[in-house]
This record gives sequence, structure tokens and C-alpha cells, in this order.
Amino acid sequence: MESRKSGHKLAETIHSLLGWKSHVTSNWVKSVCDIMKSIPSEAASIALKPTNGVTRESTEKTTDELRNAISKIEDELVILTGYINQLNIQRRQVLNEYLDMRGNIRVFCRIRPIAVGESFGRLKPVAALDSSKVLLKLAENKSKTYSYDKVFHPGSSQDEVFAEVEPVIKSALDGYNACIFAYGQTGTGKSFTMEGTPDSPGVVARAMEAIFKQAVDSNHVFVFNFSMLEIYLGNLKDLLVPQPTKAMDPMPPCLSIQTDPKGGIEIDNLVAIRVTDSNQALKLYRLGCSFRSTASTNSNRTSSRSHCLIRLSITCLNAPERRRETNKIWFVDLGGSERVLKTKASGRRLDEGKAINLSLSALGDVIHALQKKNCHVPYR
Ligand SMILES: Nc1ncnc2c1ncn2[C@@H]1O[C@H](COP(=O)(O)OP(=O)(O)OP(=O)(O)O)[C@@H](O)[C@H]1O
Repeated sequence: MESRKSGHKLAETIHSLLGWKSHVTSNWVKSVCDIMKSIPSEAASIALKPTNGVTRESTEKTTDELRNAISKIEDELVILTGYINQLNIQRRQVLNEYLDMRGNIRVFCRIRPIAVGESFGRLKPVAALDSSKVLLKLAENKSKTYSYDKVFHPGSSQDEVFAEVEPVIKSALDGYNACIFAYGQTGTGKSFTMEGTPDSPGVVARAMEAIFKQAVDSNHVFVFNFSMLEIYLGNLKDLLVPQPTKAMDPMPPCLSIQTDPKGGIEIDNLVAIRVTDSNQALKLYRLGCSFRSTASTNSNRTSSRSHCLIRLSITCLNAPERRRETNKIWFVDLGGSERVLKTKASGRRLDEGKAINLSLSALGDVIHALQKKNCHVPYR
């Protein structure tokens, strides 16, 4: 009797949910399927154990009704699954139109709060004019205005920043390659934005959580591989491989950047570790961060002395609606450009500063060429 009741209740729930289609997720469908799997066994046990006062005929009738209810629910589920797939296709189309409209390269400016005791001399700190313009006051009463896709003022939270980045992360699950990087002068808040703090996680941690959550909510099975490396003094270093600490320790294999015939980039010997949830990815991320080259400079107590790159490779088989079978999303926390005169760096710190400035200037040339759609992009 209980099974019959729950079968009918389920059918009613599904009918009521039809008016609430936006809440129907594949997870919901899965949980309904799980409930249904348990119903036939209960039905069978009723059929085998007629109790006192219950005739075989009435038990058979109950079982038939139950079977009918189940088959109705199964039909409803087929319709709902089709409907979810349709919604997913529409969501993907809208997201891609939105990203296309906003441009393939989007630039945000985040102004960090002024630190205690920070002085600007005769200059004034930059100020957000509105949500897309920044005013830079120069000496002799001159000023310059810069426009961005979005400007975050000093009080903007990590949440607000992530909300702007999230659509790109969603498109990565649809098979699009994506890259999010933080660029700017030393001490301006790149690592704070990408890495954040334990109390206030940055873009990378939030992105990992969002990607895995969305993967669970989708109808597909994904395979994720996590990698992390840094470019220090022009050399690539795998941040997930222990580095030699003694003369006798074996050297890790050399990493080298290769271009495949389709123009894709691969890094030979880069370790890629399979991860199945955001906790595993974040553990590796924290491990990699602990191996990063940082040092105290005049401009930043914990200055990144390298460019840090995190790669999540996403593979999904049997999903023809995805852009490609395997795609990658990169998160990059670049080293900060610095004025050697201001940092007063010397020795190794000076070499690091020079290497960072040189590579940032090369990156600037690449982005300029991409934006101008030049036929030659100076990648090398
Ligand atoms: N939005 C913010 N809110 C609060 N504190 C911030 C913010 N942005 C940066 N900071 C603080 O400012 C300091 C410098 O930031 P951060 O280390 O992120 O700079 P960076 O651009 O990565 O520098 P570098 O290029 O030298 O590595 C840090 O102490 C950081 O906690």
C-alpha cells in the first residue's frame, strides 16, 4: 500500500514540477530514477506475501496499478530528460551569444584598497569614474581616462569579481578553450584576485568549485586533469613535481612548449593529474602554490617572481553538442611589471624583474596583434 501511495505521490510531484521546469535538473531526474528502481522490489514483495484479509485478486490489482503508475512515470521521465537536453542546448546558445557579444577578449580593471601607510608622493591614486572607466591623475594637473569592459572599485568583493568571470568558466564545460589571467604592476593585487586568502578565496578556487558543481549537474561524464607550472627566469618548472634539494636528487624531466599541427599548444612532460572533484583539484593547487617562487621586494612583501599557470583539461566523450572532445581552461597569475628604479632590486631580484618585464612586453605584443587581427602574431 505504501508503495502505491508513494508511486502516486511521485506522479503528482512530477505533474506539479512540470510547471516548475526550470528547477528540473538532471540530478533531480537521477534521484527520481533511484526511487523508481526501489519500487518494483517492494511491489514484488507485496505480490508474494498476501496478508490476512487481502485476497490474491486485490493484490494483483494493486500490483497492476502500481505497474501502470511506474510506466507513466517512466514516460514522463523520458519527456523531462528530453526537455532538460533541449534547455541545455538553449542555455549553451545563449551563453555563447552573450560571450560573443561581449567580445572574445575582455579586460577588467580591479583597483585594490590603499594599504595602511602607503604613500603616493605627489601623485593621486587611480579612481573608478564609473563601472567602465578609470581616471589616472598625472602631474601638472593632467589626467588620463582609460576604458575597460568592467571596473571593480576598491570595495569590490571576490564574489563580485568571480560573478563576471563565471560565464567563461561555464563555456569551458561546453568545450570552449578559455584563459583567465591577472596582469598588472607589482603589488596591485593579482595574486589576491587569482589565489585569494583562506578566508576570501580567489578566482581559481571559486572556478574549480563552479566547474565540478556544473559537471555534476550536467547529463555528461567528464574527465578532468589538473596541471600547474611556473615560468621563472624564462624557464618552465612543473609545480606538481618535487624539485631536487640535494646534489644527488634526480632532475625532473625538462618541460618544453610544442605546437601541434592544428596550432594547439602542448607542454611536453608536464604532469597532468586526474581529479574527480574540486577538493582534489584544490589540494593540488595549494601544493603547487607552496612551490611557487615568491620573495619580498620593496613593492610587495610576497611578490611573485614568476608567472604561474594552472591548467584544467576537460574531456567529455559522446557529447557531440560540445565544441570539442577535450578542451582546456587556463588560469594565469602573471608576475608583476616593475620599475627597477622604484624597487631598487639588485642581483637575483633584478634578474627576475628583468625576465618578468621582458616576457610581459612580449605578451603585450601578442595581445595587440590578436586584437588588431594581424596575420602574424609574435608568439615566439
Ligand atoms: N582587493 C584587495 N583587497 C584587500 N587586499 C588586497 C587586495 N588586492 C591586494 N591586496 C593586498 O595587497 C598586497 C599585494 O597584493 P598581491 O600580492 O596580490 O599583488 P601582486 O599583484 O600579485 O604582486 P606581485 O606582482 O609582486 O606578485 C597583498 O598584501 C594583498 O593581500
